[in-house]
Amino acid sequence: MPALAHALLAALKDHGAREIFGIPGDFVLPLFKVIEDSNILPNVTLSHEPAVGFAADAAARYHGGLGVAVVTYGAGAFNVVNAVAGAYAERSPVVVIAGAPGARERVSGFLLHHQARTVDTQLAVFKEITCDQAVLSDPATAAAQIARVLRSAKEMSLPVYLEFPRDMVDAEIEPVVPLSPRAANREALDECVDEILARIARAERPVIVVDVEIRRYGVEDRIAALARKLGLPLVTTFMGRGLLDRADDVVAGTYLGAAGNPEITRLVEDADLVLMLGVILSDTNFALSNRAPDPRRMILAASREVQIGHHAYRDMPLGDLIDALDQRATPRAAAPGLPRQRAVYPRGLPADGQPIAPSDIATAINDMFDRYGRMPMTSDIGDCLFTAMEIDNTALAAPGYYAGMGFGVPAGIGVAATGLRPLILVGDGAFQMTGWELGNCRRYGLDPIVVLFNNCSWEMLRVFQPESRFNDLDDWHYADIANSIGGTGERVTTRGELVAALERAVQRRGRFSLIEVMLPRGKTSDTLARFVKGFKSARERMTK
Ligand SMILES: Cc1ncc(Cc2c([C@H](C)O)sc(CCOP(=O)(O)OP(=O)(O)O)c2C)c(N)n1
Ligand SMILES: [Mg+2]
Repeated sequence: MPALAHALLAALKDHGAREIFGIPGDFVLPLFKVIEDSNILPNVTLSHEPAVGFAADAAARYHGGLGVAVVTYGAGAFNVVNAVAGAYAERSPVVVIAGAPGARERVSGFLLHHQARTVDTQLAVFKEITCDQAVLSDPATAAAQIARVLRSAKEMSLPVYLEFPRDMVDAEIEPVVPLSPRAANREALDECVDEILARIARAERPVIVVDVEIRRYGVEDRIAALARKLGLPLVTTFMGRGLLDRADDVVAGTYLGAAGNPEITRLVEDADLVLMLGVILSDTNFALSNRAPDPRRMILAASREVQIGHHAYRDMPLGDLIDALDQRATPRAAAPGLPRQRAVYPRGLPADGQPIAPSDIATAINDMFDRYGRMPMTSDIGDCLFTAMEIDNTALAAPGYYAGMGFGVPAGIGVAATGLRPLILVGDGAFQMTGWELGNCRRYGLDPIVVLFNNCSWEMLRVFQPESRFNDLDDWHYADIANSIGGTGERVTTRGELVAALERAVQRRGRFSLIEVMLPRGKTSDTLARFVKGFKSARERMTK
């Protein structure tokens, strides 16, 4: 019978994990030894546990498997809480494996180092931000617990928690046998699909809106095929930006309500049927809607449920639903006059001596993508994420709903660890939190390109509260520091310098490139300016 540590690592791989991110501690040193010696999964250690969580989250979003974060008891596990909370909010399947005291320590009578309130406080905290949990303290049940928890992570596309007492590493257990996924009840599925198709047939102006779950459940290509077959226009939400990046003919654009392209906004808000697939009904997706989501004209397939009007079908895996829709749908011609052409993104930045505005960065990146192909992207929260809306539709991992800072750089490292070369967008405030994780790139031969929006400001806060002096940040000269932590940094102040620095970064391989773009305080991207205007007028409407 295999030892628990080996059985767990093999099970993680069987369930779609591709790598491990972590920081060891004495409660997980024996486990880390097995991780390193067995090499069942490559192990990437970082410098601070929030980054471990962000990297595991982004890796899962990109490879479509499970993200894995291994941390020590207490101090390490509580450090990763915010990243796991963000993964929960954005439905990313991160497996948290946290060390814990062994059986004899638990009854030693001592308060143990790293212990918060009780020995089980850690489990109690993670119960709030994971969809399933297990404490692997009994060899007789450990295999079944692992199988159940890992299936939960995959089926719900949510984080899960496995507590690993340090005296259990060599415990012999049964091999972990993956549980088969739970399919939809066939009768209920057919009834649900027939109802949806009937609603589509009666609609005059139907539209499909997609969001992050279509990536989490790996159904993007099938949804693109269904949209073509049904002749329906399709848009992504703000959070869903970058989805269907291989189906340009299908995606009409990104719905941003009052802050977005008026044609896309009308397409959604004038629709008499909105088919929402994998959509999170969050404020960042819909707060700027001129028309609140209305159940009578809405079908929402998310979180393994399908809500139609005021009734719901339970246990409807999105993949089963899409396959059944495709099987039972008859091809329809696209309704005339719908925006089928791709959204237009700015191109042709003059390489001149003019100062740089945030939207110029989008234009320069679009030009670079035209020359070298689109790159997968990660972005932090801040104006960099709003600027990303002006960049061509390429794969993107960003905290568009949870909106936690610090995600961008570690997420980019996580994506790079999957074998891709990402373009990372980050503001100076967020970079101050986790940007230094770039110092780990050299050890793993990772060479992301980082575009740092340096406005020496918490600009997103300033646009809402301009009078506050605490939004003024100092200038840390990030490009200079990049050179001393294994990368190549360039500080640019003109559009010509930006174009040249991007060119050099694309050509430079084997070390990370950081382009520090100096931006004036008070100048935001065009998209953020429209968001702020939309939020302020929405707030005025609410206070009337
Ligand atoms: C972990 C964390 N702390 C605080 C915040 C609040 C917050 C923002 C959101 C609203 O909650 S935007 C922002 C400033 C971001 O500054 P920077 O990275 O330099 O980007 P930019 O200058 O483009 O704004 C803060 C502090 C947050 N979202 N996440
Ligand atoms: Mg800033």
